[in-house]
Amino acid sequence: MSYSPDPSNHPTKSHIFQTPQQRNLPILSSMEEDYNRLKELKAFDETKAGVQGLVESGLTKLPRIFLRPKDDFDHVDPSETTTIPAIPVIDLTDARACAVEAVRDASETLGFFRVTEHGIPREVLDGVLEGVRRFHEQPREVRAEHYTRDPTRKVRYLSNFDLYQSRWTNWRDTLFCAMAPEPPSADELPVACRDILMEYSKHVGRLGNTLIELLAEALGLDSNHLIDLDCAKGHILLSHYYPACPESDLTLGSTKHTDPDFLTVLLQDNISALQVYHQNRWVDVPPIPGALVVNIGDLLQLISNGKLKSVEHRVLVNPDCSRVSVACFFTMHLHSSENERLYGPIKELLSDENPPIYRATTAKEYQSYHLLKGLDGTFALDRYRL
Ligand SMILES: O=C(O)CCC(=O)C(=O)O
Ligand SMILES: [Fe+2]
Repeated sequence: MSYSPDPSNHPTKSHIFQTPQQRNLPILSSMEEDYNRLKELKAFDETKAGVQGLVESGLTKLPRIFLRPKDDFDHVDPSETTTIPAIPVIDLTDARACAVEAVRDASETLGFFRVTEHGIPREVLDGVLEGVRRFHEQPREVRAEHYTRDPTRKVRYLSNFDLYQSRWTNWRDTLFCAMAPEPPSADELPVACRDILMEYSKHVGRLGNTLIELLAEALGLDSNHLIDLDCAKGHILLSHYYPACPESDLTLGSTKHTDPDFLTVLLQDNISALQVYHQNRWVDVPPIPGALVVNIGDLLQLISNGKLKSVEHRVLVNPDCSRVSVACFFTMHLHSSENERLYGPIKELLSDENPPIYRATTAKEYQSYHLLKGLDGTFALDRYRL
């Protein structure tokens, strides 16, 4: 099925902040508007070819579903005098005490850091990025075989997990693979990247354990404490593809959000597009060849009783080139049988001066809520505040 957005729906760039009256468009009731949007979303979804499918069909203007509404633009005050911090780089072969301190500093403030000397060979990192690109750039009918929104499936290719909930659509397609603790069978994984995803999963799983141990020590706990809570037991690989975007200033690759997991390890190619929100500023996270980006997820913020910070981030798109990234979410698959464990603030971290600020939840409940809510710019963890 081909997708042809209604060109009359497409405002020119200078028009996006205008009302329908100013734009000379028929004034629709909100129900009619919603209906048209739903129709366009369905037509897009049914192509099973993602945003890349639109680009392949030669699209030069953004369909209306991708337009970022005016009220989504963040207030960033250019006159602010705070210096923009660089995202720290931590060498994991440094002395343990130095690494723990650096991890603590970064996790309590920016919520993001980068790691080098992490033990994953460069050929594996390059191989994953190539494999993921191969998947997203192969003939559309081959990748369409994997396209599904069935949340029980361990492997699924789709564009925008929250396509039907969000106010606007991100310029991004994703191959979702729940790899641990129960990996999918080899034939569920797409041929284009099967072997390399399985190999990367083993390496990144080990790195996740190391990082979770460092974070436990950073919290002043025994190094096994978070491992024993199964924080690094499960992981999901989200292999993203951000096609080159003809009108890159009218949309985003990802709306600002925090991650609904314990921890994320992100492999990005050489295009700088990821930004972290810090003190009313967007801070770039430029790629360093061979390094990985690490960020604290909502569930670690919850169990550390707010000490470790899950910080908002977003992804820009590029007019000239596509970008590939692979986010490894340390958490259980929503439909894993091991997803019922209750997580609340860790008792050893609490005191009279530091009472619990969050109520306990299961990873399953938290992820279901995140899935339902979608990337709407609000902080899911606020719902769990006491
Ligand atoms: O692609 C990126 O740089 C970030 C992806 C991300 O934030 C996510 O998967 O949650
Ligand atoms: Fe994220």
